[in-house]
Amino acid sequence: MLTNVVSPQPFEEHPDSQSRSNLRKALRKKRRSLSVEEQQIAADQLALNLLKHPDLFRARHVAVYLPNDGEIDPQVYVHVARRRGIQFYLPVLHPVHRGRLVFSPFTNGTELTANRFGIPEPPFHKGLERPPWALDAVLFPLVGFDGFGGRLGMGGGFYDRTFAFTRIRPRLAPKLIGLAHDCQKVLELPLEPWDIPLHSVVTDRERYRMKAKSFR
Ligand SMILES: Nc1nc2c(c(=O)[nH]1)N(C=O)[C@@H](CNc1ccc(C(=O)N[C@@H](CCC(=O)O)C(=O)O)cc1)CN2
Ligand SMILES: Nc1ncnc2c1ncn2[C@@H]1O[C@H](COP(=O)(O)OP(=O)(O)OP(=O)(O)O)[C@@H](O)[C@H]1O
Repeated sequence: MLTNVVSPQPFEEHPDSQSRSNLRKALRKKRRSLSVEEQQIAADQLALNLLKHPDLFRARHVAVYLPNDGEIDPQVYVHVARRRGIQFYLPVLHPVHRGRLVFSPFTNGTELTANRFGIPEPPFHKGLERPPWALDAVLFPLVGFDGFGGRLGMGGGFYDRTFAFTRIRPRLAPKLIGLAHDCQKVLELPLEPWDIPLHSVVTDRERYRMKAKSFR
């Protein structure tokens, strides 16, 4: 049973971009309203849930993000998982292909500078980045999600463009795992033609495995 107060219009065929952007605003506000203490507890719980995640048991190369705008913080998990041998990567705005991301190594010593959105990112060094298809798993920052793989991001389409190849080469696809506060779950998100569905979503409360839409 979903208890969310924020829900999109569930059965619209062609949702207008207004409803998407209103929903984005409401969900961003909700996650920003969490206190520092609530964020810390959420980060600890998230770490426990990620450490139990079967899709990450054998993963060696995993993309993550640094939290912004109230996003759930994956750094507690990163800290523990590094000791288990996982190598992490951070998204960097592609310097040439606007609207795409590259993934640069993220170690304890990585120097970070704020990108144009104010989010810290590693420098772009051609040759050092890991191609998206060579990642074992990608931890996506989510603004909202539903139980069918639907995802709402910050609205730039960065992740959708970067992982569009998974549509034509599904066997090359890393495990796509969304991270969010549990309160960011909505009943159903309108699916846009370019949306890349997630395999699972992990929150401070649950691990959700996505159901196929056709089985509803
Ligand atoms: N932590 C984190 N890192 C990430 C993302 C993310 O969602 N979260 N991204 C996921 O794509 C990429 C950056 N995409 C972003 C897209 C829009 C905004 C944003 O704040 N937009 C503002 C307007 C900012 C401006 O133009 O100055 C807004 O909508 O209010 C931020 C990041 C790469 N790194
Ligand atoms: N594969 C793609 N090629 C070209 N444009 C794309 C592609 N994927 C998404 N877009 C564009 O990106 C814009 C934003 O998409 P959307 O609102 O779904 O962003 P989002 O999923 O919230 O953001 P993000 O992927 O950065 O988390 C849309 O206008 C869409 O046209």
